[in-house]
Amino acid sequence: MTNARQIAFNALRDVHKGAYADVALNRVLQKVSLPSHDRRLLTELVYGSVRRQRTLDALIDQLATKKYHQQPQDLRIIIHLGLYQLRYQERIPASAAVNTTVQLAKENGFSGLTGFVNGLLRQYIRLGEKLPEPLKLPENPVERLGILYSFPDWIIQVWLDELGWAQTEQLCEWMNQTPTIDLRVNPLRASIGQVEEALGSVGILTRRVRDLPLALRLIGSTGGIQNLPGFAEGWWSVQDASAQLVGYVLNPQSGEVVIDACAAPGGKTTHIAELMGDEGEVWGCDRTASRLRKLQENAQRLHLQSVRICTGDSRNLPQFNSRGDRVLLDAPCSGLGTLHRHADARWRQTPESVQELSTLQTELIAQTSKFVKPGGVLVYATCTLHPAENEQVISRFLTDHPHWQIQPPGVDSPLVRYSTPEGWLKVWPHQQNMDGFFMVRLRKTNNCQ
Ligand SMILES: C[S@@+](CC[C@H](N)C(=O)[O-])C[C@H]1O[C@@H](n2cnc3c(N)ncnc32)[C@H](O)[C@@H]1O
Repeated sequence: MTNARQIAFNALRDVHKGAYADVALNRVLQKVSLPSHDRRLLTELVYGSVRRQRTLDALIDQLATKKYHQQPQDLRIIIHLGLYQLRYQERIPASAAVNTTVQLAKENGFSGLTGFVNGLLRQYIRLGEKLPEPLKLPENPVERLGILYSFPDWIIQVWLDELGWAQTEQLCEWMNQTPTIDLRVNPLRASIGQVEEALGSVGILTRRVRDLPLALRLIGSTGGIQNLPGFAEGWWSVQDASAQLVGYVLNPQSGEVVIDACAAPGGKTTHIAELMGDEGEVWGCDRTASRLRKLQENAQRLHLQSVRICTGDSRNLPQFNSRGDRVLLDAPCSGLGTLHRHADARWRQTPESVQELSTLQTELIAQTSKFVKPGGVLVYATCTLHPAENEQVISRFLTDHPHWQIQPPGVDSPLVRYSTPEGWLKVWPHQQNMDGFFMVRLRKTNNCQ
């Protein structure tokens, strides 16, 4: 079976049964060999339909007599695929989108409903010819943005509280685009110029990234990333630009002991070891052994000797108390800064899961701050844009731990661009064109144990 739309339908069925979108997609991709344009179409259809689910359901509610949740699940998925192509895939002719969707309905148990599918899609096309926006939007402004950009209302509300209407809309738009890929060059194995040249030799265009001397952004599609020149040799790792900033905020020095308390799969641990010239001790701790194996593989590929592994819950690793010159807590979080990378994440997180994470983050920072020697540094980072997991965790920590204070970036540091008056750093994706991130550097005073 080599029909990209049928394969997308199969993957989406798994997603609607609870599978992660990337896992479901990889599973179907492994079973077939598709030409690269079909692979791209399949990926776009799966991630796009999941990401735009709320908008597509609102269209079903508008165009069909039965609401989306009254439709059979498989039929809902088929209509999503058709509407997604009509609304978001300008390169696909409308007739092709309709005919292939009707065919999907016929071949997947809905031969009696092909007229309904055809009629619904054609009605959408007709509306689009008459109106600039065929989708009917509600009066309530939060719901309006939620339906137009396909986000749950609670996420819209969190961003509105911080950004206001115009920027929330820009952020929603940004989060609906296909993510870019950034590389971090390993200066112990190659120079940035060598990596640019090696990638250029196979037709991959790159551009450098402001403030990050070892970052390259890939332009256009690349195929399997692990097949690109320099990967096997350990010349570079995949790491988003904003995640690379974290290493510079920590600023580890050769010969130090650094503890990365939530380390797997090791993007930041390996960056720390590279920044230290691979001299010193870099501990990668994590409670998930399978993810730590990835860290080990990455460290080996990058030829790093200074990385050591510790499996366990970082809330209970007293052997590290007062051992770290620097500690990184890259905390588990709701990932609201990376929603463009995980199509289904916006539907998985809830206000309740954010509260649970906030509790875990508060416990983690209280315990891992004990790993820091007097006078040492702790960097707290997350890839979320929710104040309950960021500003509130830090404010509470500082109230309860009077021997700690925020160390903002110096005025001549490039990091100052991301700094707020409170001294923490916040990357807003629609402003900086990189993943959303929160980081803060905290220093423990010298006269405490
Ligand atoms: C944001 S990810 C870390 C990403 C990693 N720093 C990187 O750059 O590749 C958070 C990690 O925290 C780990 N984790 C969650 N709770 C933990 C705990 N109580 N103790 C240790 N690790 C934990 C998860 O297994 C996950 O790997």
